Amino acid sequence: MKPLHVCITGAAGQIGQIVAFKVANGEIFGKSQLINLALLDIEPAFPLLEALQMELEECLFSSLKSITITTDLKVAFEKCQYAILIGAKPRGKNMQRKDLIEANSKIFEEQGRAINEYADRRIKVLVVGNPANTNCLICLKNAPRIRNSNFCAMTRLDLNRAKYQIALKANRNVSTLRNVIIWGNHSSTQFPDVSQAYFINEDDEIDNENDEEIRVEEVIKDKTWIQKDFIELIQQRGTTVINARGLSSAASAAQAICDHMRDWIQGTPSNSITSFGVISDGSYGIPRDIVYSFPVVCFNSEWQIIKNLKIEEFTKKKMEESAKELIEEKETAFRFLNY
Ligand SMILES: NC(=O)C1=CN([C@@H]2O[C@H](COP(=O)(O)OP(=O)(O)OC[C@H]3O[C@@H](n4cnc5c(N)ncnc54)[C@H](O)[C@@H]3O)[C@@H](O)[C@H]2O)C=CC1
Ligand SMILES: O=C([O-])CC(=O)C(=O)O
Repeated sequence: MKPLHVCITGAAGQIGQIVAFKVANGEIFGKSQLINLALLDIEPAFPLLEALQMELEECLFSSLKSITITTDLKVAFEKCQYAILIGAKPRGKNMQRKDLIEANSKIFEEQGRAINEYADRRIKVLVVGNPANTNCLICLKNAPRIRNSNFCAMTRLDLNRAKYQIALKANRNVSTLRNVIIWGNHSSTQFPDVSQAYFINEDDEIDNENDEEIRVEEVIKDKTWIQKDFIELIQQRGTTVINARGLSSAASAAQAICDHMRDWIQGTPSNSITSFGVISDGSYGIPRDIVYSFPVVCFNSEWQIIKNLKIEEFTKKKMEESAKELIEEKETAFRFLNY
C-alpha cells in the first residue's frame, strides 16, 4: 500500500500537537495505512517541532512511515494529499473570532497559493484556524487548480458540543442521537438546529433500516431551552472554554478534526448526517461564494449537501443572520488583502 502524504500546519501549537499523535496512530486513515507526515510551523516554534518529532518517533506507531518538520511551504505541501490547516493565531479573552482576520488571512492566502503550486491536485484540505470559514474561502480562492469542493472549514466541534448538550438534557446516550445540524459560520451567529434530529432506540445502536426513531423535540419539550438557552450555549462554548482556561479548546478540537476527516474519507455512517463548512452552491437561499456550514453526507470521499429539508421561519432567520456575517467577514478580508 502506498503511503499517504499528510500535512499538519501549526503542528507545534496546542491543537496541532495532539492531532499529530492521532493521525500517526491511525485515527483518521486507519492503522494499516502508511503515512508520510509533514509538520509545518514558523521559525520560533522549530524547537517544538523537533521535540514533537522525537516523541512521535518514540511512540513506535506502525503506520508512521516518515516525519518531515519544516518551516517551508514547498516542503510541507509537496505532493500533499491531505492538509489540516491549524497554524494561525488563536483569539484571547474579549475577542471575537472575526477579530483575527487581519492577523490570519495572509497565512491562508500564502498557504492556498502553495497548495495550488505543490500539492496533489486531488488534495483534501480542512481549515481549522480562525475565522475558519473565511480563511477557508481565502485558501480556496488562491488555489484555482484544486476543486472548491476539496476545501472545508471545521464546524464539527460545534456539532459535537451540540450533540453532547442535547443528549445530556434528554438524559439519553449521545451515540443514539442523529442529525443535529450546524448552519452557518463557526462564530457566535452559528445556528445549532435540532429540528431534524432524533434519537434511535438504545438497543438499536447499530444502524439499520428498522431503527425506531423519536424526534428530539418530542423528548425535550422545553421549547425555550431549545430556541434560546441551548443555542446560546453552543454559540458561546468557545468563549466559555477560553474564559475557564485562558486558552481555547484543544483536545476537543483535535478530536473534532479526526471526526470530520474520518467522515469525509471513510463516509458518514448510514442514516447519519454531519455538518461541514463548504462553498455555498445557493442551497437554502444562502448566497454563493461564502463558506457556510451545511448538513452533508459523505460517500466515496466526497461530501454532498442534504437538500430539501423543510426549513421553518425561525430557522430561516437564523441561517440568514449567519450568512450576513460571513459576507461582512469576506468583505473585510478581501479589502485587507486588496482583492
Ligand atoms: N474551527 C474550530 O473549531 C477551532 C479553531 N481553532 C483555531 O485554531 C487555531 C490554532 O489554535 P491553537 O492550536 O490553540 O493555537 P496555538 O497558538 O497553540 O498554535 C498555533 C500554532 O500555529 C503556528 N503558526 C502561526 N502562524 C503560522 C504560519 N504562518 N504557518 C504555520 N504555522 C503557524 C504557531 O507558531 C503555533 O505553533 C486558532 O486560530 C484557533 O482559533 C481552535 C479551536 C477550534
Ligand atoms: O473559540 C475559539 O476561539 C476557538 C474555537 O474556535 C472554538 O473553541 O470553537
